[in-house]
Amino acid sequence: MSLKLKQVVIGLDNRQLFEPVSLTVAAGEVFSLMGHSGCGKSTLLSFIAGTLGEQFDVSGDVLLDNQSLRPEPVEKRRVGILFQDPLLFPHMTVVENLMFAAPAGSLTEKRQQALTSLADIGMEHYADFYPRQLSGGQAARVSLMRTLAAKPRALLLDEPFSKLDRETREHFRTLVFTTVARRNIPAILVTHDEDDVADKNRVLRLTHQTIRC
Ligand SMILES: Nc1ncnc2c1ncn2[C@@H]1O[C@H](COP(=O)(O)OP(=O)(O)OP(=O)(O)O)[C@@H](O)[C@H]1O
Repeated sequence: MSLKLKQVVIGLDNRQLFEPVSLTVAAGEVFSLMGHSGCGKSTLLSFIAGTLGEQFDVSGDVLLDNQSLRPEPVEKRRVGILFQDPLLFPHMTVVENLMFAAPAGSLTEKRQQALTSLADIGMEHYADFYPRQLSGGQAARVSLMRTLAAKPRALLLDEPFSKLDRETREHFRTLVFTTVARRNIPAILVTHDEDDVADKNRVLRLTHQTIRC
């Protein structure tokens, strides 16, 4: 399973955000996307996920396993996203959050899968905690597991490490990178920090494009 962008151009208010982007991310790889604020990194991830607003003009294509995602609605793309802030429902316990994200199975199966994934991250004793009772690093780990519970075919990481302190950040980064490799799915990481880059040879620096479309 590889993720490909082919000559992607995104325009807003008659201005092109960045130079055309073409890249291929292999299964199990974390490809990094950098560039200064406002150059369109999050917008590019929204395009891949299928959540881009109608105010943007787009050309080019995004392919997963050589099939275009553009005709597919968000829910059919099965592209997972992690943001700076963990996305957990505050009124649900940790285990309920994970069960809610699972696409299929009986309640017993979903609960068992959720507990197994909590054990994978050393958090089996936190199943009945609420998100507000977790530390930042714990919430980040549960959020990763929640995203993975939906069995995504690709993962988009929009600065998921930026709000964590240094030690937690390194720990969580390692967890994300090993998880992507183990699940063998392609991942794109948006970051402002060179330390987050998984492979220094696999980075694209988006450059501002001031040309009028
Ligand atoms: N929903 C929106 N409606 C209109 N304009 C938007 C919207 N989202 C983003 N933009 C604009 O699109 C451009 C790219 O924004 P984007 O958030 O993708 O940049 P970024 O590179 O991710 O920035 P940062 O590093 O600060 O997160 C900016 O000019 C921004 O103002």
